[in-house]
Amino acid sequence: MPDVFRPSTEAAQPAILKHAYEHLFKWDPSRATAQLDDTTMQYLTGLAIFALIVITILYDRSRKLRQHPPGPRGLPIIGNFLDIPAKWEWQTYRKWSQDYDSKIISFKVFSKRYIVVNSWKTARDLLEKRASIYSDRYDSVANNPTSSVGWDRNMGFHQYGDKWREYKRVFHQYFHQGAVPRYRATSLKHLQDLLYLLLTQPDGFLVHVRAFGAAMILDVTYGVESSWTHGTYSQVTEEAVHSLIVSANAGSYVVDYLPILRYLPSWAPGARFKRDAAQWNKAVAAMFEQPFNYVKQHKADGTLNRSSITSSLLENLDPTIDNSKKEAVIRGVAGNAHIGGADTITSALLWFCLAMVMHPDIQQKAYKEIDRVVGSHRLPDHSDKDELPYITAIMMESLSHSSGSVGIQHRLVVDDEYENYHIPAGSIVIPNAWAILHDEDTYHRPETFNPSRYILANGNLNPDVPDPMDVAFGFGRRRCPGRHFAVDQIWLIIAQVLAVFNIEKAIDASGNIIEPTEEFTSGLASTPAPFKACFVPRSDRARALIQTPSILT
Ligand code: HEM
Repeated sequence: MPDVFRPSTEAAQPAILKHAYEHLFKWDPSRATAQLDDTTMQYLTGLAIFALIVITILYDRSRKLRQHPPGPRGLPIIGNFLDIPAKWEWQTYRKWSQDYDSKIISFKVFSKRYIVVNSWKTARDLLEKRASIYSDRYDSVANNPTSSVGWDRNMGFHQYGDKWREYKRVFHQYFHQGAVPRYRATSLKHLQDLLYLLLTQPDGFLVHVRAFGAAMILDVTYGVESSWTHGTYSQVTEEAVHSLIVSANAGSYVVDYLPILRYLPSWAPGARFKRDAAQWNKAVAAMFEQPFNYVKQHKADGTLNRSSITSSLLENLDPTIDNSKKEAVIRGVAGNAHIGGADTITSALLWFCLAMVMHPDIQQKAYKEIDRVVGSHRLPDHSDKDELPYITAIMMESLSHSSGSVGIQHRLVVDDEYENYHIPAGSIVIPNAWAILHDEDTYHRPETFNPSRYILANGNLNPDVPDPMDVAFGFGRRRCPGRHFAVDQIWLIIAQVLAVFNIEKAIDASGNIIEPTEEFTSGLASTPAPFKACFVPRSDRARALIQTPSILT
């Protein structure tokens, strides 16, 4: 006991201290010096050690709290601007996650903080359990009205607020799970066209699959004919989609990181986004307006002969009042369904085709299941779904492989803490769907296309294997509202194509097998690089099931 803790004399101490000493040191004033007994010493030592531990933990926590999730060190001012790859960024994000041994990583570009979520658990913890603060969208060239590309019409980019809620409500009316069977007759008709084209013009299968995706969604949304997928409107759509891919991709333009550049005149260096926007704006507007005006005009003339989501929404309007605001919502919702559905469904189907080309053994298993359940006298339909789990597993794996993209980014609206890290308000949160679906802790050899991973020994779907659809369609309140429709379509196409075709590698003029490259594109929906395939009818019976199309109308 150092002397400094020991009272010198009784008289020298104020009364209150004397009282404390009596308790702490069991000081007996009758004795000349205070003595501590051994037990008290032990207590004090224990207390000191405990206090030290608490202080260390609190200090460490507060230090961590001031820290963002780990990530690559950036340069002054520009931060990690030079580190972000222009393409396939999801692979770089996963590598950083491995390098920093953390499923949540972060980096900064100029003043913007990016958080990348590379695990299922973190995505759920943040984007679902804390959805009320993680459901906003960031302002990009695509959706900012000052850059005027025109994608602010797309609810996928709307801020989390009343406008988004109104779009979502209307969308839900037409695409909730119970509504989806309404569209099956339309998709069966287009599927009949697709099967016929694959039989008669197999070389053009990439074009046919794309046209099918677009024709089916255009029919459901506007009731327009398949001819809209060729010619002028398809060019308009192509240009609009291109503008979306470029302008919505964070990193395409410096203005995404330095919003002040928005105020530059369009001729100035650094204002390329304005010049590009001026060029794209017309295509984006036409994509939303042309089919909408077509329906509106024909409805007014009394010449509308096909019903659709747009016609049904227009019917609910009161013709005696100004409907311009409501029409803007209808135009937006219909355009969203078109843009949301066409490329994504096509991408999953192309992954399916590529996987079948590469894995004849998977096709054999699928044939066995279809032949056992459906037979060869008819095509499978949705009523067979419960009995065709292997087909469902092929669909799940196709969706998993098409989720290369990092989806649409979420934005955090208030400061948050996660696992002792600080995530500042305004952070852009990137759910890395590809990393989550290629996590070896979740799936064995995730890069291999293997539908059997979802199947139990008794042939049923294994409920214990995480369903990739829980990731492929995004998270929380911004989760894809078209997912039920998408799944309904993709499943049916896979089932019917496999019921009638053997999908094989193509042969060149010299008789050599053409090996697909297995490369894929980068973008909002990742698609295999163009490849060749042969669609060979499985049998004469299968050929007979492919009817002459309803018209290719
Ligand atoms: C294979 C097909 C599809 C895939 C993989 C897919 C995937 C996604 C993803 C990842 C998101 C972002 C979710 C998030 O922010 O967390 C999304 C949003 C959206 N999708 Fe899909 N989608 C598909 C089909 C469709 C279809 C068929 C439609 C329309 C009928 C559609 C309409 C939308 C809309 C409107 C949004 C924006 C939702 C919002 O921001 O609130 N999608 N989709």
